[in-house]
This record gives sequence, structure tokens and C-alpha cells, in this order.
Amino acid sequence: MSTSFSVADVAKHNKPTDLYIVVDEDVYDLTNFQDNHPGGKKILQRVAGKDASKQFWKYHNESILKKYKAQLQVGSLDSKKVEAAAPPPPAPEEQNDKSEKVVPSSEPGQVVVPAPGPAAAEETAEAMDAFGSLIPFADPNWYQSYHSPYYNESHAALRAEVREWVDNELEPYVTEWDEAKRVPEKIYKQMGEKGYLAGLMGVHYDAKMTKNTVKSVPPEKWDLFHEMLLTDELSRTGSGGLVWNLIGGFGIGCPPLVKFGKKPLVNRILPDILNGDKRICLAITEPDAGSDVANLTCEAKLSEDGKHYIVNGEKKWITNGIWCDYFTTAVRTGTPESGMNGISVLLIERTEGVSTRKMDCQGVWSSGTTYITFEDVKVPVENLIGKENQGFKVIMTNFNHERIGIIIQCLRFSRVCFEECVKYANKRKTFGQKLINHPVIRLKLAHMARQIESSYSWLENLVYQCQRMGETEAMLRLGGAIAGLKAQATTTFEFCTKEAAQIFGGLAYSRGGQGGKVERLYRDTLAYKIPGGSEEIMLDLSIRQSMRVHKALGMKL
Ligand code: HEM
Repeated sequence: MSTSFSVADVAKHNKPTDLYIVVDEDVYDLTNFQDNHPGGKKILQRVAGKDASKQFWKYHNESILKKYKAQLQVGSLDSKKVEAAAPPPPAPEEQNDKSEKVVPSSEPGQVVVPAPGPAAAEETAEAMDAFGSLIPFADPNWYQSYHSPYYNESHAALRAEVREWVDNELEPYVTEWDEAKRVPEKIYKQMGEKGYLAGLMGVHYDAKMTKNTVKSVPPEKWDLFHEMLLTDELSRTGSGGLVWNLIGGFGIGCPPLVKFGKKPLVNRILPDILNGDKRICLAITEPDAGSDVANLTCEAKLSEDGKHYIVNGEKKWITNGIWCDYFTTAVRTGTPESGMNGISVLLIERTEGVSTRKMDCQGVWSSGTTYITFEDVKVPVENLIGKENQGFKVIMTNFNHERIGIIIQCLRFSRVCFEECVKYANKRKTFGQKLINHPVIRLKLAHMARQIESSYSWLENLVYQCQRMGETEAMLRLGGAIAGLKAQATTTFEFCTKEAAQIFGGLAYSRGGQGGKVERLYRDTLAYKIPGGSEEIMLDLSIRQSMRVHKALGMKL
């Protein structure tokens, strides 16, 4: 924006018919906007021609300016300096005597420099430049120049790439999309164009099937921490609906196709899916069967000529279903009594007999939760994923990946609540004090932070295990721990939304505005506590599965 104004210039635009204001040295023409201003026009007229930065920040957060800047900004004050490059992070303080050993101590007031652990000697353990808001616990601590054995420069590059997209093109519009209960199709398409879809399958990055690869990370360097980071950064939007819209169907519907689909089928449909031209989802749950997969009733009968399955049945709560071209579907090919030994997985294409209807739900509004009916749908036998009657294995293999995705989202959403609270508590005053100065508010923040950080460390450890183990070993050995962490992440998420809502008060009760993210996330919690294995089933499984595995490993009781 090139037009330059003096303070005196702006002061002339001080009437309802000609209304300028200044926010952070940028000049906005609100003459035509004032009638549509949700906060009222009189409040704007009172600051007409003036610097209204203080009032503006009292009532809004950053996303408002991002959204309205292009429409309303007419220039800047002549006093505004061109933004300087970000200063380099402060150098770590030199120790006076480098040979002196500093022994960790819990004595108050004594500076403790922890001795580097074995991993700190590795190249990847070098602390990287600080990134983000630097609000403690609002980002994983390797963003804030703390050491970590898990990340290197390629993770930092991806982090910057995704954050730029999220901050400028997603976050300012998320509330609008959530209310509209859909996300513009071009955003999903961009997920394909940016190469992100190909990196979200919990398998090696599939560069053969798509010409679109991630700009900042070569496919051969892509690992599970890149995948985790991508989901994590997308979740900064504070909308389960958006994240599920973009990865909720694909992230669980596509991996079974890639891992167990027959080559001709994969070659035919995967490129369009990875490029974001076609959409896929996972259809397992039924009106009468959720976590209890062995009781599915949607049936697939082989046609007399043996060329097709004829599918009849219903699927419920299917993420993205209304927009999908392909449905990775669990069906019963065995007898009604065959339990888990009579389940198969079919790739059903949107064709005659497939109907989808949107369901109204408490949360994740823009994710497209769907009810599906299959009525005499003809599915070629070539579309069988895995082996007939052995679909249970395909489904089970998928669960760890699905649950890790849920965990990543829950923990970032918890951080979003925490970050929103810290920012708000540092500006909102009650009883003559900023909220942050009230111990009761700090107590809430502390309980949020301790749960987020401990859960996140467990997550990093499990992602690392997944990376080092083969798929089958990971499925067997980590299933219990991942189930336990899913329950830990969903309870943390629920706790954080509840506490954040209390801190925001009325602003988290009404929709949109400063408490908008907290209000939305509060509504989204059940969409995480129930699907992918409910909290209760997860807790039980975490012990059952771990006991079974450790018995096999030689557990001594
Ligand atoms: C560039 C200028 C401005 C824009 C684009 C703008 C936009 C908005 C929007 C979209 C909302 C709805 C809530 C939200 O989404 O956050 C809102 C609410 C509000 N605005 Fe503004 N606004 C501007 C300037 C101002 C100024 C200068 C003041 C005060 C002098 C103000 C006071 C308010 C108030 C009191 C509310 C209602 C807050 C609430 O519901 O808690 N706005 N504004």
C-alpha cells in the first residue's frame, strides 16, 4: 500500500460520511464499512480521524486485519518504517569458565545448565532458530530454540512453508467456512497441488504417483515427523472441521488403497486423488456398529458370474462422504455369524445406487459428516482391497495412523486454546488487574500447559518408534500405547477447551469474535473423544493390548 498520510491528513476524515482510522500506523477507510461493522457504527464514528489501535486490539484478534486489509486499507502513516528483518535470536549466554561443570540443582535462584544427553551430540540435536510467537507452551518447544533429537532443517523449512499458507489463506476465513459448513473446493485442490496429500499417508512419500511434491522437502527426505508437523500446523487454524475437511477422509481412506489395493486399481485412481482432483474417504461405521467393527452388517454378495460384488447397507458419520468420489468401505462378505472373519474392504466408486446425505452434528461443521446408503451397488471384484474375508487386518492396520492424526490435532487444538488464553489474559482487565495477574487464571494455564507438554513428549516418542519399527511391529507393539495416548490427548483437549472457555467468559459462549476459536473447539471435542475408538475403549485397550504384547515379550509377573 503506497499512499502515505500524515496524522493531520487522517484527522480531516473525521465524519460519518468520510471516516478514516489508524491501526498500527496503517490507515483504513471505514466510510462504507461502518454500517456492516458487527460492533456498531457509532463506536467507529467516535474514533473517526484518530489512531484507534488501542481500541481495535481490545476487541479483535489478528485475523480480522488479515481478512479486511485488502478491502479497507488505503495507505499508511508517513511515520511508518519499512518493516525491518526479524532480529537474529539472542546468542546463548557465554559461560565464564567453560571448563566449569554446572551441576543440575533444584535450589531456587541458581542457574542450571543441564548436561547434554547422548542425543545432543548428534547433528539433529542442534537447537534451531526461534520461530513463532515465543509464547511458552503455545508451540512445541523446538520452535523456541530448545534442543530436540527429532527435527532438522527440513522440518523447519516445512514449518515455515505451511505456516505461511495457514496464516494468510486459511486462518482468517475459518469461521466463515465453519458457519457455511463447507470449505471452498480450491483449498482442497491446493492440498494436492502443494504435494501435501501425498505426504499424509503414514507411508513413504509417493512421488511416483504425483507430479506435485512438497516445495521445501525432497520426497526422499520426507519422514513421519514431517507428516506430524503438517497436521500440527494445519490444526493451528483451531477448527476440527477444516482439518477434517482437508485430511479427515483422505488420511484414513487412502492408506488402505495404497497398502493393500491391486496395482491396476491404484494406478488408475491414485494420481487424481493425490493431486486433489478426486476425493476419497473411509466408510466403516454403521448406524448400529461403531468401535465394534466385528458386527458390521453392510453386505457384499458376489454376483453369479463372479465379476462383481453387490453391496447393500448403510454407513453413518462418514467424514467427507458428501464430497467423495471413492469410498474405502468395510463390508460383510462372510455369513452374518462370521464376525471379524467375514469382513472385507472394497473400494466403492460413486456410481448408481450410492447416495450421500449431510448430517447435522454438534461439531466439526465444515468436515461434511455424511450418511451413506448403498442400494444394489455393483462393485468390480478388482476393487477388493486386501483379501476376501481378511478385511479386519486392513482396518486394524489403519487404526494407529488414524489415532496418531487425532492425537496431533487434539494437542495442537489444546495449544491453540492455551495461546488464545495467554494473549487475552494479557489484555483483558478485571478488578483493575490484567487477567494474567490473577493467580486463579495462572493456575488454569498451568494445568493446561502441563498436560499439553507431557502428552506431546509421549507423542514424539511414539512417532519416533513408528518411524524405526516396521509397520507390523508398530501395529503390534505400539497399539496399546497409541490408544492410551489417544485418550490422554482427548481428555487434555476437553480440559483445555473447558478452562479456556471459563477464561474467555461470555466471549466463548457467543460464536465468532475473540473467543470464536475456543467456542468452536469446545463444540468439536466430542468429534475427537468418540470416533477412532472412544475414550473408554481406548483406555481399556491400552492396558489389554500392552499386557498381551509384553507377555509375548517375556513379561515377568
Ligand atoms: C479495520 C477496522 C475494523 C474492522 C475490519 C472491524 C471488524 C470487526 C468484526 C469482523 C467484528 C466481529 C467480531 C470479530 O469477528 O472479531 C467486530 C466487532 C467489534 N468491533 Fe470492530 N472492526 C474494526 C474497527 C473497530 C474499532 C476501531 C473499534 C472500537 C473503537 C471496534 C469495536 C468493535 C466492537 C466493540 C466489536 C464487538 C466485539 C464483541 O462482540 O465482543 N472495531 N469488528
